[in-house]
Amino acid sequence: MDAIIKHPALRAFDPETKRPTREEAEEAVRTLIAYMGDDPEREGLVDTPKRVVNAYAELYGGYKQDANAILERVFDDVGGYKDIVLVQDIPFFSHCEHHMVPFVGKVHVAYYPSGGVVGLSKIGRVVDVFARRLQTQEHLTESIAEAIDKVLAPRGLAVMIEAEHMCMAMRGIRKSGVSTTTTRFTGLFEDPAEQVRFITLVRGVQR
Ligand SMILES: Nc1nc2c(ncn2[C@@H]2O[C@H](COP(=O)(O)OP(=O)(O)OP(=O)(O)O)[C@@H](O)[C@H]2O)c(=O)[nH]1
Ligand SMILES: [Zn+2]
Repeated sequence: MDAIIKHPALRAFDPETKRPTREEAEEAVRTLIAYMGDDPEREGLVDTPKRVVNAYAELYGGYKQDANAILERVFDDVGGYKDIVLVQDIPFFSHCEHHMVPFVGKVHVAYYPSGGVVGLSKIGRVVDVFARRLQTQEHLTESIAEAIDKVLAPRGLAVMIEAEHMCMAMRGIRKSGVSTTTTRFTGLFEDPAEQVRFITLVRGVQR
């Protein structure tokens, strides 16, 4: 089994010693199926615990990934380019930590390089590292911003997430089509005029 990278939010929890076995995880799925009122031994469900645990390995694969390692390759020769780099409409799928139900949407990231730039695909990879964990949209926004800020130290960074939470659409309040927006601005983007520029670029192309 791959090692789990300890998430700062886990604090006292040691993911390796506290981690149940795969058999225990499959048994937990069988328990939930029975709790819901279905028969975990019937033909259609007998392999479901195995599939669910496999799916979880993918959906929560971010616990085994390190954002710093993804971002460490910086390209310094950008021909003196110093203006905004905007990577927008990065799709993501995450699960809220309250209900373990999906929230889905798009991330927009912009930065003013201080020197080098990162490969464009790496921004999308960093989004997935954090999206594939349990957390809130606010925490996801902060985690993405913190990782990019730390490695790239840009003159300014903007992270914006627009998402729909299935825990509000499929259950509870049952309001679908509700969009939640979160933002994190650092450095040059603390200037409201820069925030307007960022949002104009994002919205201008989108709508
Ligand atoms: N701030 C924030 N809230 C979230 C996020 N995802 C889900 N929630 C909210 O978390 C709250 C949990 O509220 P609780 O009262 O503890 O749980 P609940 O009884 O299931 O709440 P309802 O969803 O209102 O039925 C709900 O209001 C959700 O809409 C998120 O990413 N950020
Ligand atoms: Zn939720």
